[in-house]
Amino acid sequence: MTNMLILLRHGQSEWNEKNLFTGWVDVRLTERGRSEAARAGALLAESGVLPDVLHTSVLSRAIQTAHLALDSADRLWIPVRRSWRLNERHYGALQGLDKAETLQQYGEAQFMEWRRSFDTPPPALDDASEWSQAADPRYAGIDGERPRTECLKDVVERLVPYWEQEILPDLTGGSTVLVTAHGNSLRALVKHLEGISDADIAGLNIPTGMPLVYEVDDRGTPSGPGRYLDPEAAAAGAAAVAAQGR
Ligand SMILES: O=C(O)[C@H](O)COP(=O)(O)O
Repeated sequence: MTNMLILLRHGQSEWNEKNLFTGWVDVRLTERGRSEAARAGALLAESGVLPDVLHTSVLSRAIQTAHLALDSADRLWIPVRRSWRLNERHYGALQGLDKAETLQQYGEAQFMEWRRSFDTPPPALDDASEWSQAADPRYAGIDGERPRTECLKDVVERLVPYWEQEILPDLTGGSTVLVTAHGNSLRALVKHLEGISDADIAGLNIPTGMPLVYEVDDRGTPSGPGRYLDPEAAAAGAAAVAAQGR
């Protein structure tokens, strides 16, 4: 049996607009982000890919995106699961920094190593920083696992168990699953789904607000690469993400 999986990065956030490293900082959508999310839902409705269950991160921008998309698709009523395991990569001490200034200060090689290498995390964020989540009640139950920085490898390691234990059973149970998450948590999931190498994943950028659809078999293997419902807009959006900081 084939099962439908939809991956959706949140719409433009306030810090995407300001060009700041965000990670686990809980910023909201901009007006443009809200319309991207609503359009994503309209695309789902037009294509007849209607979610039966939603999995989101615990960050507001992904939750807002899901709500707006499901509203346009008239599916606000579906069951919802939320997990920190779908959160954006924790960007460590880069959280709150301007991407262009960081590029200028540290140079292209270091900037890209932090943004796109598979296994080099940025320096850890101090718990006393204003951008730390140390006192955030939503992470109270995961203290041993709450990161202070993460590379993409760390994200794969915390996300794949959630994929296997929580998302896959919904899919194989016959539900069309919508996952609303983030640029790097979705890069981690796409890497796992498509078997992309540690080196090649550096070249993959996920645009904001663009539904990416997979047909997945009962073992969780996709029938082919993901398909954007609006490929042209998705390519332009991915190019804009790749160019951030420049
Ligand atoms: O956390 C962030 O800053 C963005 O959501 C993703 O940023 P990146 O494309 O620079 O990794």
